[in-house]
Amino acid sequence: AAENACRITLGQANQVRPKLPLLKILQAAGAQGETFTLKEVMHHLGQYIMVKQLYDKRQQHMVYCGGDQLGELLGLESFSVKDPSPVYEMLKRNLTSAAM
Ligand SMILES: C[C@@H](c1ccc(Cl)cc1)n1cnc(-c2ccccc2)c1-c1c(C(=O)NCCN2CCN(C3CCCCC3)CC2)[nH]c2cc(Cl)ccc12
Repeated sequence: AAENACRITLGQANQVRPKLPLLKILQAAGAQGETFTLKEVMHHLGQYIMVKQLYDKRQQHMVYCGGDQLGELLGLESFSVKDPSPVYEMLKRNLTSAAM
């Protein structure tokens, strides 16, 4: 019925489509498909940092991404997970809405 159609539409509304360089990073972390929710993008990026051991073992909030594709996308050598703003800036540049 109409409310189901509405729910399906809303379900699709919050999907985003990563541009190719970001999609490759998400896929390296095990992501399947080409559209994700923002929460899924963040989860896969976290997994990527873990799998590639980009975080400092002693100061675990520090991510050293210089020399990695992630650093290329962020335009940074390192960042702290305590300041997400550079990551959100990068996502603005590398995500398009999948709803269109
Ligand atoms: C709050 C959240 C966050 C999420 C987004 C942002 Cl822009 C900042 C911060 N967060 C807090 N620490 C981390 C983190 C730290 C080191 C290594 C990996 C992840 C994360 C990140 C997650 C995540 O999905 N986090 C789930 C729980 N994390 C706790 C930390 N855990 C590890 C910490 C290092 C030692 C092993 C456990 C992994 C699961 N996704 C991210 C993606 C990026 Cl681009 C950057 C950081 C994260």
